Amino acid sequence: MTAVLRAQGLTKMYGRHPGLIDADLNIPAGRVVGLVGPNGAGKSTLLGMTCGLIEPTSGTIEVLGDKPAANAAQLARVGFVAQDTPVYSGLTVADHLRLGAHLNKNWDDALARHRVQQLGMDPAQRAGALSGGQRAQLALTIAVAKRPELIIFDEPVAALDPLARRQFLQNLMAFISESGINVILSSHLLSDLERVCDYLILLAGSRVQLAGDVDELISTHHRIVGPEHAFRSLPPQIEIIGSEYSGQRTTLVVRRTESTPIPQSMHAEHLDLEELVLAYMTRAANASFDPQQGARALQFHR
Ligand SMILES: Nc1ncnc2c1ncn2[C@@H]1O[C@H](COP(=O)(O)OP(=O)(O)OP(=O)(O)O)[C@@H](O)[C@H]1O
Repeated sequence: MTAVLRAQGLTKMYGRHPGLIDADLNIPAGRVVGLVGPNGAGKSTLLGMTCGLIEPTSGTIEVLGDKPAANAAQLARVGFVAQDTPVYSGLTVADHLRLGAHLNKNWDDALARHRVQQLGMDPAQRAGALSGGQRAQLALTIAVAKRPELIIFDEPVAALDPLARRQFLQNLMAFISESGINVILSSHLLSDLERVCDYLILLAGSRVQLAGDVDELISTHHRIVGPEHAFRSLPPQIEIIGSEYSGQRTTLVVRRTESTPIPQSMHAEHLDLEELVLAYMTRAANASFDPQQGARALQFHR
């Protein structure tokens, strides 16, 4: 099956400033992908390259088996909802649907009208007078009515209150389960992503720190707690992602290959997605602050 996104050595430099460095990705079809990372990590840069708005400096990227925005057919296969869910404030809801129909060959007018009705939006209402939640729903409606194979959202829920956010995500999930569409969604709200996504990409410091199926990431990462000396004999297939000390106790966050069990003498527990992401973000932040210290912190136990 064609990968949704395949990248090799993908790099974007803004002058001398890195946007994304040397990203290797291979995302299988049928996933709802969560893209996370701190401010300035490179999320919008990666999404911009995925939909062809940003040209890579070097490396390769394929989306649904083709170069992003290679031609009109490829453009129609990908829907993009940029940050702050852009709509035209002077146009009515109905105008937006007419414009969508005019610009998109595969436009599904029945779907668009049904969604507007279901959401209780007045077609004669100007978009500028809609609430933030309604504007986000309108942008989602336009994106799905294009009938793309992949929809990309850059922080779609950032400006929404908790209730509007929940409604937006419920709505999105319902559409995904009906249509089986591929989705890439960036957000700072890890609890939202945990509910929605089954694949995770974590960027920090312009680099991919972690990418994979959420179930597999959860099953291969553990928190182990004990006295420091107990960890000196950890097998090398167990990678230390982070460490914390309090009194005589050491807490490690570790990743193991699927075939390497945690030694039975050690008590290990699983992390939730938020804890896992925070461990990698902390590691990246420590390493960028002082690479020498980052490396030392991870190796002192061995
Ligand atoms: N047009 C630009 N010119 C120069 N530097 C840029 C430009 N766009 C992004 N950058 C830089 O590239 C890096 C990655 O930015 P990007 O917007 O992709 O990060 P992000 O993860 O989306 O951040 P945020 O969560 O704040 O939206 C940042 O250091 C940013 O300052």
